[in-house]
Amino acid sequence: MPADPGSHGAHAARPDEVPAAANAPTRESAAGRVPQRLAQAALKDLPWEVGVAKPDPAIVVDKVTRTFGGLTAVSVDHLEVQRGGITGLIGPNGAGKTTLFNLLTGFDQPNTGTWSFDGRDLGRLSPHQVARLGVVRTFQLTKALSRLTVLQNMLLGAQGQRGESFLRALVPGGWRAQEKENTERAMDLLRRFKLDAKKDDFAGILSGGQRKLLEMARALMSDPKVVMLDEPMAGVNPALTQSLLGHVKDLREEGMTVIFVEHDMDVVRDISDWVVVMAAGKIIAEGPPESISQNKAVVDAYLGAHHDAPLTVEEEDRVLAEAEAEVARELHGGQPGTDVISDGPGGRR
Ligand SMILES: Nc1ncnc2c1ncn2[C@@H]1O[C@H](COP(=O)(O)OP(=O)(O)OP(=O)(O)O)[C@@H](O)[C@H]1O
Repeated sequence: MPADPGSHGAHAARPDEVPAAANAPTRESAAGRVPQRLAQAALKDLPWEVGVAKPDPAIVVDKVTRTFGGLTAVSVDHLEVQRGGITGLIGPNGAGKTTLFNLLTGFDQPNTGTWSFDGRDLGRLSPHQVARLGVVRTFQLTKALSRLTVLQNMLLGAQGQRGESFLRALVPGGWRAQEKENTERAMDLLRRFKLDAKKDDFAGILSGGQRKLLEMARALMSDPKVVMLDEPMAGVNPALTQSLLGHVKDLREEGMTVIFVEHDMDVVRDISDWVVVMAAGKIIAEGPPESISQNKAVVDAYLGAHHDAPLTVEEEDRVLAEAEAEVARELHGGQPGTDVISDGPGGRR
């Protein structure tokens, strides 16, 4: 669903709203304030400026660029993500959101730039090294993963995120102990996300909402500190939307830093403490949710992205290249990191 920076939805966040965390008790901090209030208080007086310094940044991005051929997919000068808050990353199609996610989590490497988590440089680390430091992302359930059971998906999540190796499997007893621990953790998470009864079902037969729950549960297998959610509400029917939103808010209540990409502006308004807007690879606006719909650069970017004029030759080439990449991804089983069009320094082929 196309983002609509101008609409006002039924779930609009109230500044004083305390989330009814659906599946976990709301934890109070020492100061007696819930994490949502702490995050919002920390961000309250900041200027609504691109690149603005945050009081306690978990992630800091500096001069990160990523090009594909002649196209600059990401060109972020400076971005700080506040610890313990929920940051929404929005922007029209092709803005560079997914590419930025891939860069921050080690699934792609930039042409230039640095980024860090808790002051630690994440450049050149592999996805499982990044995950071991506590930064993980969700992936949409691909065709290949759909053919595995729900529990197998969870265990694969542990493997992919923690970087369990073949060598480890050869250590006598070590593998079995690890597998038992992983299975217990997987079942705990499946219970929390109400998917335990489905553990032996193929992931492919889950509803859209249940898939999203599984993607989130799988990302939590490595006990992360920063969770990056890729369109957590896409394809979810309204009955499950509130439950999913509750789960995202729970992550913040548990002290995690959440960054999510989402096209649905009602969802963005409901759960974000802060919103970052990208267009054509750059960050064009930052601020609390209420600041975004009035921002002229944001409105222009969305209107520009949805114009009906015929495509230019360059745009047509880009659309064709995207379609080809999509087909190639399908042929490679849809696994992350198998994109074929990639001429950057660390591009995966
Ligand atoms: N592997 C790749 N090879 C070539 N071009 C790519 C590749 N990955 C991304 N791009 C291009 O980079 C630009 C940014 O894409 P990206 O998927 O990051 O945007 P997005 O904001 O996530 O879009 P959407 O909301 O549609 O998912 C697009 O023009 C896309 O075609």
